[in-house]
Amino acid sequence: MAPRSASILNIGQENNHHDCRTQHCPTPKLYYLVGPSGSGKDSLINALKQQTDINARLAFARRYITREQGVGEEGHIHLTPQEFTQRLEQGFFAMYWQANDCMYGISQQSINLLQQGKSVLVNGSRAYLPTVQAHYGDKLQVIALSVQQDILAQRLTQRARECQAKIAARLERNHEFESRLPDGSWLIDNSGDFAQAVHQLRQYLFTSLPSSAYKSRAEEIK
Ligand SMILES: Nc1ncnc2c1ncn2[C@@H]1O[C@H](COP(=O)(O)OP(=O)(O)OP(=O)(O)O)[C@@H](O)[C@H]1O
Ligand SMILES: O=P(O)(O)OC[C@H]1O[C@H](OP(=O)(O)O)[C@H](O)[C@@H]1O
Repeated sequence: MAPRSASILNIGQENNHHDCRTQHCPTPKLYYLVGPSGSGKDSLINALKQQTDINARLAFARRYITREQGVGEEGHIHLTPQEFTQRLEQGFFAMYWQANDCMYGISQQSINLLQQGKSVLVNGSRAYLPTVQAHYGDKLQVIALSVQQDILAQRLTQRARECQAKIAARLERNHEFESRLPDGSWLIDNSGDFAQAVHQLRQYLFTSLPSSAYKSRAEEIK
């Protein structure tokens, strides 16, 4: 099947319509980017960081992961399992989850920016989404990437970050989360041209973020 071009739409548009392109969005948002492993979250985040006008209005929360840093990732902070547990016990993390044989955490410091009126983008987990919904309510904007399964398998294989068995486990995991997204989620199909997916996400963010910049360069909050 030929790859589809990137497309974007709101889940539940007809019942829960909120169009940031035409309405002022005064409150800071927690943009929670999810999607199957290999759907392009890191790639999109890296691309957005290059866009000065978006970057000036949006904080990118760094992830703490018990996996060593790999090429092409968005730049997480590696912790050993012991270090992760220690920080968890110290209350360092605002969000944390376990998946793919790793622990993932997002610091309190980055999420606290919301209280300072700043919008934050988190590379999240679909499994953890119900907890995020319960905590952040209408501050939350879910951005969900999808990619056709055969293309996803191809991309994971080409990326070669995991062995074939781990790739198979990731593809299997993806089935669990299909069709479990909340109304109002922004869906981006990244099966096709990457530049188009970046453009469409950019359009959404650009119109939904407050118009004033609060920083002048890439700022990742630890
Ligand atoms: N539209 C696209 N066309 C072709 N290749 C793409 C596209 N989007 C992403 N890729 C490639 O697919 C691979 C997976 O992308 P990426 O690592 O960004 O996904 P991810 O969602 O961050 O995965 P993970 O959750 O496993 O870290 C990368 O090699 C990336 O370069
Ligand atoms: O499958 P779900 O719960 O959506 O996500 C689980 C975790 O795995 C992926 O990270 P990575 O591929 O290890 O970097 C996601 O980004 C997320 O953090």
